[in-house]
Amino acid sequence: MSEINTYKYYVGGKFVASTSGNLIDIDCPYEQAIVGRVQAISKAEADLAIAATKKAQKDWADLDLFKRADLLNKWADQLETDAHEIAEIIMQEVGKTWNDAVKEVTRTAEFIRYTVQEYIHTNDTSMSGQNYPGGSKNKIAIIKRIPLGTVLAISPFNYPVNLSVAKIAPALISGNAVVFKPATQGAISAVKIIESFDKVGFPADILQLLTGKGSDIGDYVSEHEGIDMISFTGGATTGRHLSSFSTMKPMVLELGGKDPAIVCEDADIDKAVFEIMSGAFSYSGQRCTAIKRVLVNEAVADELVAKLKGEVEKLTVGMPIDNPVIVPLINKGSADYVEGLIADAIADGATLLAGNKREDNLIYPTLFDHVTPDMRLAWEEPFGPVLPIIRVSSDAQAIELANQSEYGLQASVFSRDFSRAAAIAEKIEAGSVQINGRTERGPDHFPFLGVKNSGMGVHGISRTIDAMTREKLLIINL
Ligand SMILES: NC(=O)C1=CN([C@@H]2O[C@H](COP(=O)(O)OP(=O)(O)OC[C@H]3O[C@@H](n4cnc5c(N)ncnc54)[C@H](OP(=O)(O)O)[C@@H]3O)[C@@H](O)[C@H]2O)C=CC1
Ligand SMILES: O=C(O)[C@H](O)COP(=O)(O)O
Repeated sequence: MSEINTYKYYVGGKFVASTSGNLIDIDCPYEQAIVGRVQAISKAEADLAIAATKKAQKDWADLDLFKRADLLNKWADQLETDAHEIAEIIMQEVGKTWNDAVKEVTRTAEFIRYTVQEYIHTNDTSMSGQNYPGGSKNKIAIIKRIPLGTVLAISPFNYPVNLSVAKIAPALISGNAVVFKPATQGAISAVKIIESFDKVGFPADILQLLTGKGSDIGDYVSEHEGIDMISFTGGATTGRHLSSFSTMKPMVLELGGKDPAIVCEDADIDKAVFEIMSGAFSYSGQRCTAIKRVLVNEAVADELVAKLKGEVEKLTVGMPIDNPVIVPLINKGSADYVEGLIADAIADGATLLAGNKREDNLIYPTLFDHVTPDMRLAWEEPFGPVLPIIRVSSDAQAIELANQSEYGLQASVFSRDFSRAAAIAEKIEAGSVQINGRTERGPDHFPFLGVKNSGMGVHGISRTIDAMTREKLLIINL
C-alpha cells in the first residue's frame, strides 16, 4: 500500500474526477495506511448523472432481453476474471479475510447468472373476464411487469460487492437504470466492480456510480425526483431516516438485527454450539444476520456455556491476510462502541467468560453469561465479536425475550423435537427462523426480509425483481 491511488466516479460510461475537487481518504481498518481516495461528488454532478439515466433507461428497456442478459453474464465472467484484484481491495478496505473476500466475488458472479436466468424464465401472465361474476370471456388482460425507471442502490460496508450487485443485477436485467451510491468505506470496492462492468460494453448512463458521504449527498439523491425506487441496505437509524421522507417512492429496506439463538433443553448441544459459533463470530460478527444473543434453557445452560467458552477460546484472531475468524473491526468508532457495550455489561454484573481485550480496532472474541434484560448488551446490535448468553426457564420466556427486541431479522431455534421447534418458530417475530441452523441470508434466491426495525419489503432474487418492477395491464376487448 505504498502509492496512494485516487479513484474516479463513473458517469456517462466513463471514470471522471469530480469538479468539486474534494476527495475522501479511505483508511485501512487494520493498519495505519490509506487504501485510496475517492471523489466526493457535488449535488450538481448528482443531478446530471441522474438526469442522464432517463433516456438511457428507455433504450435499455427496449433492448432485446437476451442482449441485456448477455451483457450481465459477461459482467459475471469479468468479475471472476478480476476476482483477485477486487478481493485485494475488499480485504484492504473493509478488513474481510482474503478467503472471504474472494468468496464474496465468486458468490456475486453466481448471483448475477441466477438473476439473469430467473428473469428470463419469468413470463407475462393473463386473466380472463369470465372468472369474475358477470364478467365476459371477451375481456382478456395481459399482465406484464415493467421497470420502475431509475433505481437508487445504497449499500453498506460489510458486503461492499455482493450487497451492491444484489441490487444492481435485478434492476438491470428487468430494464431499470441504476444510480449506485456505495458505503464510503466500501467505495473503492465499488469502483473495482464497476471497472469490470465497464470492460464488457454496457451502454453509457445505464449505471452511474456516485461516491460521496451519505451525510453530504445521501438525503439529496434519495429525495431526488429522478429516482423512482430506493433499494437500501444498512443500519436501522439510516433506514428509518430515509423512510421518513421518501414520500410515494417504493422502497426496500434491509436493516440491522439482534438475532437470537434459542436453545431448548432437548437440543443437540454440540450442533447448537457449532452453529452458534459460526453464526456469531465469522467476520467478527459484522453481519446483519449474525447471532447476537443466546437464549438458553437453564437446564442445559451450564453445558452449553462451558462448550461455547471452550470454542471461543480456540477462535483464531489476527489480520485478514492470514484468514482468522476474528479480524479488526471496520473503524475506531465501531471498536469504541463494542468496547463500551462490554464495559457496561461488566459494570452491570454479567459474567465475563472470555475476551474483553482490545488492540486498536481488534476486539478479541468476548463471551458473557448471565446477561439480563436490564443490560444494553441484551438489546443493542454490537456489529462486533461479543456474544451475550441469557438464561431462560421456558420456551415461553425465550419467545417473550426474543420478541421484545426492536429488531426482527432472523432467529435460530435448536431442539431435537421438530414440532416444538416449529411451534416456537411460529411465534417468533422475524423475517425467517432457522431450525437447527445458524442465521444467514443465503442461499441468495431465498426471500430475505426483516420485520420491525429490521426492514421493510423483501429481497432475494425474484422478490427484488418484483420490487423493482410493476404490473401493467393490456386489456383486450374482443
Ligand atoms: N439486513 C441486511 O441485509 C443488512 C443490514 N446491515 C446493517 O447495516 C449496518 C452496518 O452497515 P453501515 O454501512 O455501517 O450502515 P449505514 O446505515 O451507516 O450506511 C449504509 C449506507 O447508507 C449510506 N447513508 C448514510 N447516511 C445516508 C443518508 N442520509 N441518505 C442516504 N444514504 C445514507 C451510507 O453511506 P456512507 O457510508 O457514505 O455513510 C451507506 O452507503 C448494521 O446495522 C447492519 O446490521 C448490513 C448488511 C446487511
Ligand atoms: O449484510 C449481511 O450481514 C448479510 O446480508 C448477511 O449475509 P450472510 O448471512 O450470507 O453472511
